[in-house]
Amino acid sequence: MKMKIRPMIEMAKRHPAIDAANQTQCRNIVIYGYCRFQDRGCIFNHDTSNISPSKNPVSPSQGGNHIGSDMSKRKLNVESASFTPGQSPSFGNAIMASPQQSKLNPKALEAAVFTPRVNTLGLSTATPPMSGAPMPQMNLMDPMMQAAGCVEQISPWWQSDAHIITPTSYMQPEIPPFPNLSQTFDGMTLDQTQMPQNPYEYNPVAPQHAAQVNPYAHQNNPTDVYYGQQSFTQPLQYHLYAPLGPHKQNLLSYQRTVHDLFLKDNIREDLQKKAEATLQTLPNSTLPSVDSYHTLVPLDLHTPKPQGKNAPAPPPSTFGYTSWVYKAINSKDGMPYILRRLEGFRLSNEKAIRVVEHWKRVLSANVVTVHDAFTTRVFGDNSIVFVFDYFALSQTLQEVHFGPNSRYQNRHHGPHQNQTQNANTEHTLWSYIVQITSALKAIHAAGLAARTIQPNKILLTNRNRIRINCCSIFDVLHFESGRTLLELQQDDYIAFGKLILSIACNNPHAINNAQKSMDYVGRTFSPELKNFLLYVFNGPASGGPRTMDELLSMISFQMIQNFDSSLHQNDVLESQLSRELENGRLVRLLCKFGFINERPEFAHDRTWSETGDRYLITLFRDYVFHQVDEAGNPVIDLVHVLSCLNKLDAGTDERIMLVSRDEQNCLIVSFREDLSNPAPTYKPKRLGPLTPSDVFIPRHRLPPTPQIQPPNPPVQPTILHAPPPNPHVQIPNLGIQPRPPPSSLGRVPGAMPSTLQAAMLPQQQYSQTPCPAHQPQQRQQPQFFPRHPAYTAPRPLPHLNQPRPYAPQPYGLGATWTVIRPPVSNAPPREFKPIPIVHPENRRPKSATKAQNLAKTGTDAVDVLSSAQDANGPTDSGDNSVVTTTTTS
Ligand SMILES: Nc1ncnc2c1ncn2[C@@H]1O[C@H](COP(=O)(O)OP(=O)(O)OP(=O)(O)O)[C@@H](O)[C@H]1O
Repeated sequence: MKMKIRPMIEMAKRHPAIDAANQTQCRNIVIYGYCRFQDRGCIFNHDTSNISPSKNPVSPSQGGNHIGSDMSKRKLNVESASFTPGQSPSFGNAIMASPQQSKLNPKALEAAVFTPRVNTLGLSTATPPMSGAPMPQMNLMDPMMQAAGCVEQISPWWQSDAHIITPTSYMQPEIPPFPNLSQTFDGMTLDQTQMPQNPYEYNPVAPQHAAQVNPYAHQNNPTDVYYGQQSFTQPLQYHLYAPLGPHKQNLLSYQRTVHDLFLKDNIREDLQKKAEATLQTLPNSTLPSVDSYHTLVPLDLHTPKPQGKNAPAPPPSTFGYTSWVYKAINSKDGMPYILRRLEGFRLSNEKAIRVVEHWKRVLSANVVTVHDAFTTRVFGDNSIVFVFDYFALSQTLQEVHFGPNSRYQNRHHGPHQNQTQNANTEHTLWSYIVQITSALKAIHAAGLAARTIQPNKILLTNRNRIRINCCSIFDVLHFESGRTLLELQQDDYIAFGKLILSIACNNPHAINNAQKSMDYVGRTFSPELKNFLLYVFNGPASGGPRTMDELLSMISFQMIQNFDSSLHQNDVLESQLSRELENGRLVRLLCKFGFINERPEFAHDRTWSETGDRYLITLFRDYVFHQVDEAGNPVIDLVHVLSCLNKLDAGTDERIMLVSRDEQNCLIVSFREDLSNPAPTYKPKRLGPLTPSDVFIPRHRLPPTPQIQPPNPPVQPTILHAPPPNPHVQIPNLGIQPRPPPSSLGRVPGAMPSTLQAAMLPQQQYSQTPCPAHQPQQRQQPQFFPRHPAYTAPRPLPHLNQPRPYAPQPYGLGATWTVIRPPVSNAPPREFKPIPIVHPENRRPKSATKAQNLAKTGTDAVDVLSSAQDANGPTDSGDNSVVTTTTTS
């Protein structure tokens, strides 16, 4: 503002027409009755004595005596007349009626009356339903205003202190801006992002207007499919599964199969086989390492190769030399590659091998990329080795279509053969044609020729997915053959036709009787296929060489169909991929469970026992995996497991109830606050970031003196002793599976007692008084359920019998891990009663009667010890597991 006023004053001093301007009535006086720039450099006349009250746009009811110096400073107030656009005196009309009009610029008199358009939001410019001064519309783009000098030198009121002219009685609330609402003024478009709305045009209090507000109006980009999402963003629920298509159609809407949650078995099996083949090694191999490639495994085992010096010479391969194909691992990047060795080749021209550099630039999904070529003597002869990409378990088209195990072998030739087989064959043929055409286009565009379009040099790496193999080899071998590129490329077309003809006729020698084979193709397949073959064999009817553009236009329809199939395949694979989306996270969680649960050696450790946070994880494990139904049978609900694990990983606010194994304590815990924090000494916040190194650190990474101080005292979960259930209380459904009453439960881990329903009420409704069920006289004797006949007790782990409280144990491949214990604080330990976990085979009942009962029921040692405690009273805390283990040993 100051930047604009100062030049105005300076201009006024030196402007020759300053006197004339002093005679001109300031329009702010005319319009508003005052000018807030009067004392700040406005050069126009601010004398209000010559303005008739009746001509003043302010309500006549206010009287002319209000329009004096007093009123000129007065803001609009509640007594002002309401503003109605249709009837209110517009700015132009006011000027026309003013006796000062002769002092105004003539252009101002001709200015059009500005009537704002009704904007696209439906926010009309109608008078707001409030009392206030009439608010004339002011067009700052009006040339009249500009000529009067008000616009250029004085910032518009809405860009400076908008509140100055706000009626005192009208507390203007925060008005959201409505950007990008353009209005056209005399051919000019105003972007209202720079020009906020006139607050008098719209009453934000009016409900009908509020309903018309478009929150997405500021995002008018039609190409932005995510428009408006910023306004209503919700926190992402990472524990929820979103089903991605394609979906099965034959299931009811609520039905899901387990396979819907995971990768398809055939894809998994295929990938696993390929991984296995990639990692395959040859035991007792005598093959040397070549350059940086080691662990060579020969792949061309079908072709007999000479063994020994006196063996007969093998039939020459495609390249005229005895060829060997090895899978090898490159020590530089650890990736598998194919080494194709041509035995007995002597390189005569160094330039020949540099052709491979040109082939490295050919990027096509249908060409096996060549990486390198070099000569070597490590095999005891002069050999040249070409390095290609390795595609595990790929087969050549020769093996697929003409090999002894080919599934095409049983197809009969002739007009009476299966129509379905013909259709499938033609579909396959067009897929090959499109892919080879795509490869040839890339190769020819690079100024090269494939020269290896033949069944034994085209790899099938997936279903109907082919790649031209061994490119560049002929270019090196026949570097100085003297043939032109055009000839070689034309040969590619003919080889292409031969390949398709032989596969169509299911005969590798079909080309030997070309006419008969073409007749067969004409009878069996579509005319388009025959036309394609005629083109690649004979060239265009007009003569001249075959061109890729003509070929592409000829097969364009089939290309579109193949492209569509490819997109469908992409969708399927993406859908399959999404099913594995959560698995990595869930496996990580399960690993953490494995690290924490069932560690009897930590039974005396406060942080690992019943009073430690890790105890929650043990109970949560029971909650997730050891659910039981009313009859005490295990509930195997995979959705429940996945849902719980996802909620834990996402750290949701949801609360669940965990029940101790002796059913004496109920713990209401939240995924975020309690369960996600099993080791507060190390990670005060959540389980999520907990890594194995939080619990175990490899020995070689151990600091010399681990001094880990807990940042905060461990937060213990609130243990609530639930009062007896109130039958009049409505039980909210928290999504927890209903549990059987304790009378039918017995000592099933994770089972929920009868106090569950009451405990599911909000936390503050409970007193922290001891649970009535906790009283010894009310404790029930456990009931045992017989084991399933198929249950076989696991064998004891050997280390459980050894006194190794914190001895290092080997984990993984030879790594030595050591447990890092948190420092023990000086505070007196809280009283706790660890649950003895003793393996069934290690237990030793204290009486023969119990041993007999044990033999009958087959319950585990936990049950036995608990029953012993029930009968004999609580044993010395902390000794249970040790005593039992020692007795066994
Ligand atoms: N890049 C590759 N990735 C994976 N496997 C390959 C690759 N190249 C070839 N193979 C495999 O190697 C085996 C032999 O291929 P090769 O090209 O030598 O066939 P061939 O009939 O022996 O040819 P040649 O007459 O030249 O010896 C085939 O089973 C093929 O699947």
